[in-house]
Amino acid sequence: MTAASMDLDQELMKAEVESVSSDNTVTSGTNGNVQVVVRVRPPSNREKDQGYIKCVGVDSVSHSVTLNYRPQPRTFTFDYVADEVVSQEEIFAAVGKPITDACLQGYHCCLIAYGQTGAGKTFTMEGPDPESNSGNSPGFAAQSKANAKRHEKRGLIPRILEYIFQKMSSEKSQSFKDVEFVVKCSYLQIYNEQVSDLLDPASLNLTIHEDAKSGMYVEGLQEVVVSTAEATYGVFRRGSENRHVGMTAMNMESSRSHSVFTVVVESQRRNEGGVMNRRTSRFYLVDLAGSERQKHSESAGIRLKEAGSINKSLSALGNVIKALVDISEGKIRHVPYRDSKLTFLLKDALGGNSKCTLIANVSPAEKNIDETLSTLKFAQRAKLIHNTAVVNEDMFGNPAVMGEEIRRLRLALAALRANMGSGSVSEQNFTPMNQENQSETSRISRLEHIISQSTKRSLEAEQKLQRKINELEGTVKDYQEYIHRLERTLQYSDYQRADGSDSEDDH
Ligand SMILES: Nc1ncnc2c1ncn2[C@@H]1O[C@H](COP(=O)(O)OP(=O)(O)OP(=O)(O)O)[C@@H](O)[C@H]1O
Repeated sequence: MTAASMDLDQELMKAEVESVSSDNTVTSGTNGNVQVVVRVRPPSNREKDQGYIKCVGVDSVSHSVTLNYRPQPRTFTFDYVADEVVSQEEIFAAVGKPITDACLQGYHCCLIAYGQTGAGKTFTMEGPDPESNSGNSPGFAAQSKANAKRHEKRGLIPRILEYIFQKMSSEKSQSFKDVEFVVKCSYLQIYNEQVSDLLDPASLNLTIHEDAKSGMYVEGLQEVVVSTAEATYGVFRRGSENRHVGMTAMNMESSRSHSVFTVVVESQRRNEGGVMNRRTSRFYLVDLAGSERQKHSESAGIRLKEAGSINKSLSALGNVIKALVDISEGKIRHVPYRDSKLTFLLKDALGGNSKCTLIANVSPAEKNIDETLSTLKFAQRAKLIHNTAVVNEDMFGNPAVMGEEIRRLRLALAALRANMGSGSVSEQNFTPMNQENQSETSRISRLEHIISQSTKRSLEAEQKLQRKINELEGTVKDYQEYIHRLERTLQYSDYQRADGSDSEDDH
């Protein structure tokens, strides 16, 4: 092999590696839209027994899902798609990690599992069903082989909790950092349009309120202060045991309520200049009750009443999303948040001060094709919702220190802008094509392949650059907001000082 062809081989390999790594996470960063993920579960034994025909195809490169609908197949594109072989670990890395990072940065966050009953929402959020007799749950495994296997299958909630505490402990262990954390959690369910506290089953029919500063809250909901991931997961398991679970023909363990596990992370950091930052972020982890068709799930009696109330609140969710999409298209619309407890509680997450990721779970079986189409359409619409999340932060410190912090931030902002202008974030550093030895036919075809790869790379590099610019613009915006808040706090303390000295003069 010649040196030139070795270069080309390396070039090609680099292109392939880059195209994989640039595609695999759902950034909840500067893009304000709701991030939407679709996960297709493996066929169930019941589906296999009933003559399983696969009707969903996933293309992880183009992030698209194709439904073999007749007469015309339907293709939808999302922020991330996962087929039946994608592991819980991969889902966490692509979906859970970025949104948890945003929560740790001080943004309110919301992760919602949506989909037909039995489509895999609880599996995605929590993991496989806990073994009722043994009390084993997949979250924090014991030593046995069987438990290790279950541990591997633990879902997003236990992984997110592990990650939160891991990140906090690693920040605290950097001894030069003066930082304190407090973590609290609560757990509620909405069952037949009534909010109850899963950590205090006697607490029924609680009311949801809205506060101008802190957003939505549930009056009387118990909040537990926790200090380890294991303890937090223990609280979650305790609440899950109180959740309404019924049996329908579609799913042996069907969740009949919407559940919202909330983790609040409060942090207090003193920066080098002595300014104190206090951040509070709220992370909603939402496992919705499954939508269902009565014909398939054979609901009757109390199950039918539950199904009616589940479908009603999910259609209220659909209406809120529809109104928000209209607004994002410039129309003037009233958003009917108050039409259901679910939409009122999730008001901030949908169109407000929160980062939000929706995971749409679907079955791969043709038998469920209509529900899958309706889930994909719902998910497609949700992608258009635009949220405006800000870091929830207060600042304290003496005015001179804060003035110095503003000066430092202004300099950092100017440097950032200069950086963006100079294009120093560019990725366009690949070498031009070597077109030597074109006489050999195999060599030409190899070159053609490389050219096509390079074009692809160039496109990817451009997209990457654009993403980087978007990210930097987001950072600029964060800086501006931070400076603005500091200035307001400073003005307020100047005003208070002036006010204080005036009243002294009066006496
Ligand atoms: N990705 C997956 N891999 C393996 N098994 C899965 C997967 N997704 C779901 N399952 C299995 O499919 C069954 C139904 O899943 P799950 O209970 O999570 O559905 P659901 O959407 O929460 O249903 P419901 O709305 O009725 O509560 C469970 O037995 C679950 O373990």
